[in-house]
Amino acid sequence: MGKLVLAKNLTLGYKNEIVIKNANFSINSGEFVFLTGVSGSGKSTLIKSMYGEIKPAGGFLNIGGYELHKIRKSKLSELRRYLGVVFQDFKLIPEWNILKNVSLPLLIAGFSKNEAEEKAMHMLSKVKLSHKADKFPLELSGGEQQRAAIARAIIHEPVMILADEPISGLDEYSANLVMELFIMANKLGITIVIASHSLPQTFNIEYKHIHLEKGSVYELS
Ligand SMILES: Nc1ncnc2c1ncn2[C@@H]1O[C@H](COP(=O)(O)OP(=O)(O)OP(=O)(O)O)[C@@H](O)[C@H]1O
Repeated sequence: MGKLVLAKNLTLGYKNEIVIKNANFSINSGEFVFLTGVSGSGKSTLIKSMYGEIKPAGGFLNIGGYELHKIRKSKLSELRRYLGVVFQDFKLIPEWNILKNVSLPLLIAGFSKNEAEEKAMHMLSKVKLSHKADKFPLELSGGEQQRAAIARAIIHEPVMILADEPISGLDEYSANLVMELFIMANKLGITIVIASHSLPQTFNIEYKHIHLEKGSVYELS
């Protein structure tokens, strides 16, 4: 397995605060990764740096050949097409129905509206939301919105999915569905990175554990 993510002496932070200092870690292509740490340890910050929302304050971050410490905007949009991102607050477009929201990555990739919507309907059936296709995000429960957000992140079969606390706050039914989807995506060869306060209690597939504590990043397994 080749390295998909390589961080060397990576330092991340905001104007007045360094959150992660001199981190060294790597993620292989096809790996399933849990990124753990207490609230405020920098999980979201690290995820944000991996899709280029924040630029490293120091060090080196390479994702699939893209050097995020010095990437240009045009290259960043190219990289983002290879990524699927699941945000803590879903980030579904409120004015669009669920079908259109889930179709979006395919429309960006150049599929026709009909093709994109056909595939989106298929994806919605996998997350048990076919009956909500014409509803708007705010007409769905939190768990349903999260399932739609995950359908959107997976639909274009990205190289890697970055998910920030994708199951916190979900009921058992939605949480199980979401984890099954990530496992299904991983079996297709998609690298999965899930930020979470803790490791799941039961999880039957092999995974890498990266832990964040007091500004340091530890590769535990
Ligand atoms: N936009 C921002 N501007 C300034 N500081 C920020 C910003 N976002 C996060 N921080 C700070 O960075 C630190 C790490 O926050 P981050 O959200 O990455 O942690 P987290 O591990 O994801 O926490 P949680 O589990 O609560 O989501 C915190 O101290 C936070 O105050």
